[in-house]
Order: sequence, then structure tokens, then C-alpha cells
Amino acid sequence: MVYKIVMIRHGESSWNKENRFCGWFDADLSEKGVQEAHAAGKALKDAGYQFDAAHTSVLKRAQITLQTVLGELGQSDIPINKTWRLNERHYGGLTGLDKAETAAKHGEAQVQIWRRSFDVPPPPLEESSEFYKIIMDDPRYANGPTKEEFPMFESLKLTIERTLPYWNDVIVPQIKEGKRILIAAHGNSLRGIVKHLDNMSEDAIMGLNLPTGIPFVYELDENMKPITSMQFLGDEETVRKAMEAVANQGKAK
Ligand SMILES: O=C(OP(=O)(O)O)[C@H](O)COP(=O)(O)O
Repeated sequence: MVYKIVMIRHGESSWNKENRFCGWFDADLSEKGVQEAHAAGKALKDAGYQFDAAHTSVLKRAQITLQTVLGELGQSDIPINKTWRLNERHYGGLTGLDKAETAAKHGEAQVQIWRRSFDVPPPPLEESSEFYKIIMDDPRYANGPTKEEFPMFESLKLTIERTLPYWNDVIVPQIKEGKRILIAAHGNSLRGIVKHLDNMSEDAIMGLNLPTGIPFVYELDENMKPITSMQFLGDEETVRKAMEAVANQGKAK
């Protein structure tokens, strides 16, 4: 039996456009991001994809991308589950900062460690930050994470630790029931799932940058091992350039 699952990082957000660390801040999609989501839906439609259920984060850039894609597919009515466990990694004290300015201040090497190292977390979100209350007191978190689980920062490792239980306990059983699943999430929450599926080393995952708004497909065997890994629905050159642009966001200007 071969199972197919499709994942997509949301379209460009206003903070992707402004090159700011975003994490749990609830940024909107930019105009380009909305267009990317429509294009992704059209590409999935042209390739004949239909879904039985979808999963997304509690952040609107992922949810709007998902709704836009499903709208293009004529499938707005399928069950959608929203969970904080698919949220972007919590960028802690970097939330809201300009990536290039941060690189100019702390050096590109430090920014690369913060963005892509496996287990070095960013500094914590301090109570004095303008984003502290906005995130901490947001009613969307009333049903989780618990106070103990609520992060003040997350490395990729910590992100994976809260994303994988959802993958294993909720998504995998649905895949095994034969449900065709679409996940709309974030650069780093999806990198966590990809690292798990492809059993990538900590070094290998550092080099992976996911583009916004381009769906990718995995074919999995009955043990959830990839038969085909990460096939993007987009031409190779466009995907390569989009990945490179994400990698370059951490460079000082
Ligand atoms: O919120 C973010 O990710 P998202 O745009 O996928 O939600 C981050 O700012 C992405 O930044 P990174 O690519 O420097 O890890």
C-alpha cells in the first residue's frame, strides 16, 4: 500500500516580506502570499489532488493558505483540524526583529545558528517585549498548550518534540485509514516533520529551507517510511530559487 500526503508552507506572510522573525506572532498573508496560495491550489487541482481531511496551525497565515487551496479545489467543506502543535517554532526574543539587522548586529553566523541549528534555541521572549502579552494572553491558546507547555522560545528540537505527538497520534492513524491528508503549516514545523520522515541528521536538516506556498508530496509505505520524498509541485528552478531566497534571509545587507 502506498499512501500520499501533501504538505505546504503557507504563502508569503507580511512578516516574511518584511524579513522579520515571526514565530507565534499572527502575521497576515501578503498579497503575494495570497497569490501563492491560489497558485498552489490550482497546481494541486491540475495534478488531480483531492483530500479527505486537512490539518493546520492556529495561525492565520497557515489557515488562510489552507482555505484558499481548498477553495481552488472546490473542497472547502472537508474537516479541518487546527492545532498549536503545528504552529511555527516560537522565535522567543527574536520575534519581530529584522533578520538582516539581527545579522548585522550579532553576525551572520549567530543568526544561522538561531535559524537553523537543531538544538540551540533563540533567547526567550521577555515580559518586556511588546509581543509577550499579545502571544501569551491570546484566547486561541485557552485549550493548550498548558502553562507548563507554553514555550518562551523553541529550537527545532523543541518544535519537533511538540509536533511529532500530533503527527503520530492524529495524522498517522488517518493516513493508515486511507484518508488523503493535506497539512498547511510553517517553515520550521514542517522541517520537523520532514526530518522525522526522512530520518535526516541534525546536519542535513540545517541545510533545508522550505519555500512559501509550494505544495510538496510524500509517498509513504505502510510503516510511514518514504517511498518518494518531498516532490514539489513546481518547476525545479523556481523551487531552487525560492529555497535559496529563504536561506539568504539571514544575511546582513
Ligand atoms: O515565522 C516564521 O516562519 P513561517 O513564515 O513559516 O511561519 C519564521 O519567521 C521563519 O523564519 P526562518 O526561515 O528564519 O526560520
